Amino acid sequence: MIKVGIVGGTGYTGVELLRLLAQHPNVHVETITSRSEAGVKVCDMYPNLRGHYDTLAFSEPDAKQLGALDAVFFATPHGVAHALAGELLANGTRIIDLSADFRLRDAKVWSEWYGQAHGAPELLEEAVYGLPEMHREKIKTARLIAVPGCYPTAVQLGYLPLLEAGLIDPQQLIADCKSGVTGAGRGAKVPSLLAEASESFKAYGASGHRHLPEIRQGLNDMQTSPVGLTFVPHLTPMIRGIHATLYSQLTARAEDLQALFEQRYAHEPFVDVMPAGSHPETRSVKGINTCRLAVHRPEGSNTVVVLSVIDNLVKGASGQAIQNLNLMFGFDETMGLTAPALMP
Ligand SMILES: NC(=O)C1=CN([C@@H]2O[C@H](COP(=O)(O)OP(=O)(O)OC[C@H]3O[C@@H](n4cnc5c(N)ncnc54)[C@H](OP(=O)(O)O)[C@@H]3O)[C@@H](O)[C@H]2O)C=CC1
Ligand SMILES: CC(=O)N[C@@H](CCC(=O)OP(=O)(O)O)C(=O)O
Repeated sequence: MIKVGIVGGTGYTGVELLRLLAQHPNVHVETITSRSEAGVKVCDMYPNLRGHYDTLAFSEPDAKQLGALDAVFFATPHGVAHALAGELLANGTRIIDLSADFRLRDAKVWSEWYGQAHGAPELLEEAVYGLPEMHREKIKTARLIAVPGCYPTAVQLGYLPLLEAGLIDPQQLIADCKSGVTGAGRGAKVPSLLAEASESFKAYGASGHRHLPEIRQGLNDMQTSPVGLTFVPHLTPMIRGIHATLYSQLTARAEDLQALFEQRYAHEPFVDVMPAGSHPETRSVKGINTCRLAVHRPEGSNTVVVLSVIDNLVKGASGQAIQNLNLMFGFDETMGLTAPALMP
């Protein structure tokens, strides 16, 4: 049994970590922090957790207390993990950061997109990008994991087989993505209000979203020439879920793309390649750590269309964080992550 802490436990990814870890046989949540709710029991704030965490209460973040744990998840806004990571690592505590603090390898690029100086550039070299389908071996021995963003997870898993096989033009990639409103976090914001977000649909960040450099970095790692990517996110009136429609142009002779995807992901516990002709739905991954993919070759064109769906709070954040923890501590990779999706 390992002891873990969660910094930033009142947000949606924090409570999702608690929900999933409640079923994990090898993990005990020792500490959960919130500055605004310190002293409040987690099950009083989140009644879905009653019967699972009846005594655990939020506490102020305390580096000394966190440094006594085996691992700490950061489910905090960008910049918070920068401040605490060095001290925790020095105490031997392993870190799984759900924010973007260590996702970009270049501190200068990070500052440009996140509008602040990078707070721990000295740790970037050892940080491992926590996409197991790409970096499983490095994750096993990592001390510091940067859990990929939600859109980047859906997009990278969809393009991975095609780019690795060198079948598409890396300069002509278009990722048209939709997210549910929990992607914007639990903090009160006007665009997340029911009257603003429901019965409406809009794009945002079309001329540059902070996930663009992260996705570009990941796709560049899959092959040798620099990618040209257009990424347009949209806010859609659902609570959870990401749907990515990924366009690319075939450069090689037509292959059996269905077989390519099935072979690439044959041994991946959390990637499900759907039968030919499928159109995966976001509700089919609600609450689970699976990315469901379908690959299409539309009639009469050279275009490949990949459809990729995840739950932004699970494979897009907290579930993927636990998948990383399982790999880091030598547990079965699927531990705590095997329940089927909710339906409907
Ligand atoms: N929502 C999603 O779908 C996804 C989110 N992420 C990322 O995960 C992280 C958390 O997201 P989400 O759960 O939505 O966030 P929220 O904004 O909903 O929650 C943030 C949490 O962090 C705590 N916090 C805020 N500031 C500080 C601080 N300075 N020091 C310590 N704790 C702090 C808050 O508690 P308090 O202020 O009381 O201390 C709160 O518990 C973000 O970086 C987000 O970008 C990643 C992928 C998907
Ligand atoms: C719908 C919505 O607002 N989504 C968020 C992205 C999700 C997120 O939390 O970003 P990270 O993965 O980088 O942590 C946004 O577009 O800013």
